[in-house]
Amino acid sequence: MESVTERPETAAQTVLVVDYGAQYAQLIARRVREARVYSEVVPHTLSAAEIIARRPAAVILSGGPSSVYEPGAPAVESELFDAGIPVLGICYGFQAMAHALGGEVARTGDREYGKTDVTAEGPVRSLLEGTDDVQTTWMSHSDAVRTAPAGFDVLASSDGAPVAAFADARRRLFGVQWHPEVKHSPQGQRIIENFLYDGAGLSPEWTTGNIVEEQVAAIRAQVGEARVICGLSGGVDSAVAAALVQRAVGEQLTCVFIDHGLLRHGEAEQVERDFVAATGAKLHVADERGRFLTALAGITDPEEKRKAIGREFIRAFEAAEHAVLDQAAAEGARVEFLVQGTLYPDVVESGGGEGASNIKSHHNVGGLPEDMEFKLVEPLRSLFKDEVRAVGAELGLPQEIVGRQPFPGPGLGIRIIGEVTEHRLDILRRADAIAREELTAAGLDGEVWQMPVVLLADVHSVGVQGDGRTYGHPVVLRPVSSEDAMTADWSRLPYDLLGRISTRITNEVEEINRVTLDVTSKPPGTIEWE
Ligand SMILES: Nc1ncnc2c1ncn2[C@@H]1O[C@H](COP(=O)(O)OP(=O)(O)OP(=O)(O)O)[C@@H](O)[C@H]1O
Ligand SMILES: O=c1[nH]c(=O)c2[nH+]cn([C@@H]3O[C@H](COP(=O)(O)O)[C@@H](O)[C@H]3O)c2[nH]1
Ligand SMILES: NC(=O)CC[C@H](N)C(=O)O
Ligand SMILES: [Mg+2]
Repeated sequence: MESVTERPETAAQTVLVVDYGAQYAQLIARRVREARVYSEVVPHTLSAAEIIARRPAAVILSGGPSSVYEPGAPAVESELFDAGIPVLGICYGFQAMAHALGGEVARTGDREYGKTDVTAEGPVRSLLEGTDDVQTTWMSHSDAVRTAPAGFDVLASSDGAPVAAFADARRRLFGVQWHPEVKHSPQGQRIIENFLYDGAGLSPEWTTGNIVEEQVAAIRAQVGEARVICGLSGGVDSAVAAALVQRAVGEQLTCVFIDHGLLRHGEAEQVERDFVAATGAKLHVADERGRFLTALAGITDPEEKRKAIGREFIRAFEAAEHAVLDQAAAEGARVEFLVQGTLYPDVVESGGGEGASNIKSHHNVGGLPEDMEFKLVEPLRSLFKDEVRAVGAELGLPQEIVGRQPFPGPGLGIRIIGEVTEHRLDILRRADAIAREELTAAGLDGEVWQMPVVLLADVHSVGVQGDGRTYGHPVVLRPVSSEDAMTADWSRLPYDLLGRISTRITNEVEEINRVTLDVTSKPPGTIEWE
């Protein structure tokens, strides 16, 4: 599938992060962007020649699960180190660099996982400039560099890593055993900046404004004169994607909002009101409630639901094509492109990251049908939510849109545990409206990332109401805090607020006689239950 995130090979000042199957490759790219240098992730299957041909301003080699001395482990060709490109190796990348340049890497038996102290060594600070002599880091390794290659200064060591960091300033090659990209390495960002600014001589010039310019240009190049529709949900991501496309090819774009019947109370009206007012974009609203309910009948498995919803979304966009074209009064024309507000976490959870496993098929990525004819335009595909919010603000979208809590495309369909029916949707919609109303009244909308209400539709429990026995459903409140939806913690909401929500739901929604609170972080839980 085509996507406009493919960037021109000559982009100035791009740092390429080579992914060796790391948990944190995108996090590295994101920290580099936080240092205001553009960065993106590429797979380790690219050869050194291909990497060099893309003319990166610097390269970062990520961590990964392999061991360099094992047969078949991904190696770095030493050619990369002779090209004059500054390189930083992290964890596996650090070990692979040492190995390629003649250093010694071995299983030391001293495994280090999690919080580890690292001590600066020798006279040269280099990467460690401005950090403490003994600093807390986050490690995750069982191999270690025993001897640095010739020409390198050893910068630091830890109990399990005799060479925990090294530098060859002349060739501009650097490495660290620990993970400077994670927040648990408090001085990590400084190390990344030392590499970028001092090691590689880059300057902090990139901003989210650059994303706007670059994506507008890329969208124009991709779309040409063709007609485009954008799936608009009322959420942040599609609003920002639509605003970018609107800026790029204005008149060729029509936004399509699908009312799939899995929406929350008042949502459809809100989209029409807020989005059109903010952007002036053309909007087509499609009432597709029947289609989705029919497709979901009898399905209880979460992945099956997601696939059915993903498929019906595309069928609904195809059905909307005619209405859109009629509106524009074009003859024989077709809509060639579909814009989606897909973000990086949607991609990686759907198993689309390099070597990443499938957690759940997001409807807009892993849930798409094979026979889809639209070409995709996904200008936000390599970004995280908070970056998207910054782009939205840059584009002048109002705070009510860019600050909005996320709501998943499959909507209430993945918050009913069991078969989705009209009646169950109605129950959940009423409970959800109460929870949202109380959260807003308590002034806590900005504090929580989102608060799904989940209906355990196949579960009943015994209750007593008005001196009589009830046999109703439980709902689960799932308030979470998060920075980017990749990890999350349960929100410690005030007890009296939780109490109010519970009382109101059980009083006002007859079918519900129990309200419970989900106190699981992510991992191990995910935010949504399905
Ligand atoms: N009801 C809908 N009608 C049309 N397109 C939709 C609808 N729901 C979701 N989409 C499409 O699927 C994409 C992914 O949905 P997702 O919920 O992740 O993003 P969002 O709704 O734009 O933002 P947020 O994550 O803040 O809710 C959207 O960006 C949009 O393109
Ligand atoms: O558009 C979407 N389509 C989907 O299929 C989907 N599944 C989860 N989500 C949202 O993604 C974030 C992470 O959710 P999980 O922790 O449940 O994976 C949370 O913000 C979820 O609400 C989805 N959004
Ligand atoms: N996190 C990593 O990159 C681990 C690298 C290597 N597999 C080790 O255990 O040392
Ligand atoms: Mg949404």
